[in-house]
Amino acid sequence: GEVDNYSPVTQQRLENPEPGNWLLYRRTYDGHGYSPLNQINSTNVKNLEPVWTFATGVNEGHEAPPMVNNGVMFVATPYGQVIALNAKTGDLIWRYKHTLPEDLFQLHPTSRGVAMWQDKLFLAATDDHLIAIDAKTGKELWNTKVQDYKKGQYMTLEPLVVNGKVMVGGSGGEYGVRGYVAAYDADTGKEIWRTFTVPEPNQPGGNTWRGDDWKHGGGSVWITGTYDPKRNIAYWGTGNAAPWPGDQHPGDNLYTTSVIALNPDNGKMVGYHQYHQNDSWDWDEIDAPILIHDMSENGQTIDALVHPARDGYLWVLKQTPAGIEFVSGKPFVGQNAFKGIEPETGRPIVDPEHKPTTGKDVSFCPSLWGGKDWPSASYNPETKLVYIPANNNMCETLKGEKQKLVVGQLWLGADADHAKLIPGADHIGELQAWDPATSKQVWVHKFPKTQLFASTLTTGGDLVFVGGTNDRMFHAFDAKTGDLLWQMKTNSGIMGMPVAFEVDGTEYIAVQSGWGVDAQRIQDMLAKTDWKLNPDVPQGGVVWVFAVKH
Ligand SMILES: O=C(O)c1cc(C(=O)O)c2c(n1)C(=O)C(=O)c1cc(C(=O)O)[nH]c1-2
Ligand SMILES: [Ca+2]
Repeated sequence: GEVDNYSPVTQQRLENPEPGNWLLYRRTYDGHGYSPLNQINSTNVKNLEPVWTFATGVNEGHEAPPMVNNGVMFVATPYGQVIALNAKTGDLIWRYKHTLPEDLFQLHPTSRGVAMWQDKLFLAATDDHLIAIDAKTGKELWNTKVQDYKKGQYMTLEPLVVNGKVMVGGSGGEYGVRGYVAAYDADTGKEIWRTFTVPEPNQPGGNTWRGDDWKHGGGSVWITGTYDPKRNIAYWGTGNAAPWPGDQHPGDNLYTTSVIALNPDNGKMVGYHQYHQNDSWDWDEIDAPILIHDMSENGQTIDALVHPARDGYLWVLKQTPAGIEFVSGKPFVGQNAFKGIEPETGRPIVDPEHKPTTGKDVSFCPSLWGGKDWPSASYNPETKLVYIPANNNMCETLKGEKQKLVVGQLWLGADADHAKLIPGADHIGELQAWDPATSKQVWVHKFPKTQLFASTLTTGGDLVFVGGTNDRMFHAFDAKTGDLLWQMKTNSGIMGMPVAFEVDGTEYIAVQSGWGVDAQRIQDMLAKTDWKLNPDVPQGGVVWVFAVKH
């Protein structure tokens, strides 16, 4: 089929999206994951019911937000598939399938969504091709090879579009790639610029690497950046240093495990902050900071960058004319790798007892999945709280070992991971609400015997939505109190990003249910603990759309 009367996505619409639409990864450039819609609210959410469902036909981790543009929904699934649906009825309009090469091994078989610009969609596929699709017909318009998948390069993120430039980053931190962000012309697919996250020896930051380590130092980029139109700055988070144990790549290793500020016109770096140096824990800090423009710090209004990190700290930074400055950092889960942080710079003071190294077993908390992995937190400008999908009580033992780098093969520099529960732990997953202005936790909901591995949505109806648990539930919480107001079991576990949208005056909530990737890897680990969980969380993707019955 074909979309009638498609509404082109302009820069003006991306900067000021209509309340009823979801045009960007986190709906707005500031990364809030917030919808102002309030028809579904804390009073009536108990009456939330499924309106329609749609089976995607594939397994593995369905992590993408259903994107919605004036009644048309676009869903990306694992294995290079994009589906266009009538957002009100669930009727299929068209289906696009990218053919993946047969010899492609997918360490993270997922897609975090399609980006939109004018009448095109953009898919960053796991074989490292960036593909433009006609939003009306589902026809492929151009297809650009970004990197060579045979070299361990792949893409999983939703691209970020600013003024007709389609920005992507590459995965491969576990293959010893050199990370980058690159921009493509939305019309032609031609590359405009590419900025590596790891500098060459003669570039700024190059002296934080030993010898040739920078050539395979990691710092991959695999979650959509945020963007500040006022400053014309895109903020990107960067991944782990490679291989995992820090003694195998001595130095601070800029700009791994950092936020970098790029000018989207030319890719020039205009600022950065490294959350932790010489990463040794696989603590990718790829989740881009949430931008809060009216936060108060000691009586002054600051442009805050808030990042609940994989290293287990809630970092608050600020944008100044000079670049990015540290404001505060506070652990939100049990964390034993940092003894504290330097108050001026925010530099963690690392405890060598809990820093993986070559040749010996080293334990550390949180586990390598971190206090919060890639699933995004959200920020509600009404409650002024940040909602963090956290994992607590889970630690790790790693033993570093020298491994020869073979291009295109896994290169961890360590034996397989052995995550463990803290003795006596009754839960891991925690939905936490934090006031970023005071760095205080306001409420926490603990989920017994499960991880929490999915992004949050918060709405003007005073609600927080999240899946992420191994019991297949989709949950709604009171954004102010943390009370669980509604939940429903779906077909599979939910790793998907929930969204809110409106068609013909009715508000809907949509999410993909489809378990896989690292939510499943944690489940396999939990099955071997005293909890003796069933490792088999059913797979198979389904798009769910809910509304309140009137
Ligand atoms: O270093 C990297 O390039 C890279 C990429 C990805 C990815 O692209 O999904 C993940 C990770 N690392 C990673 O460390 C990780 O825990 C992880 C979990 C998931 C997932 O989809 O659940 N992807 C990734
Ligand atoms: Ca990684």
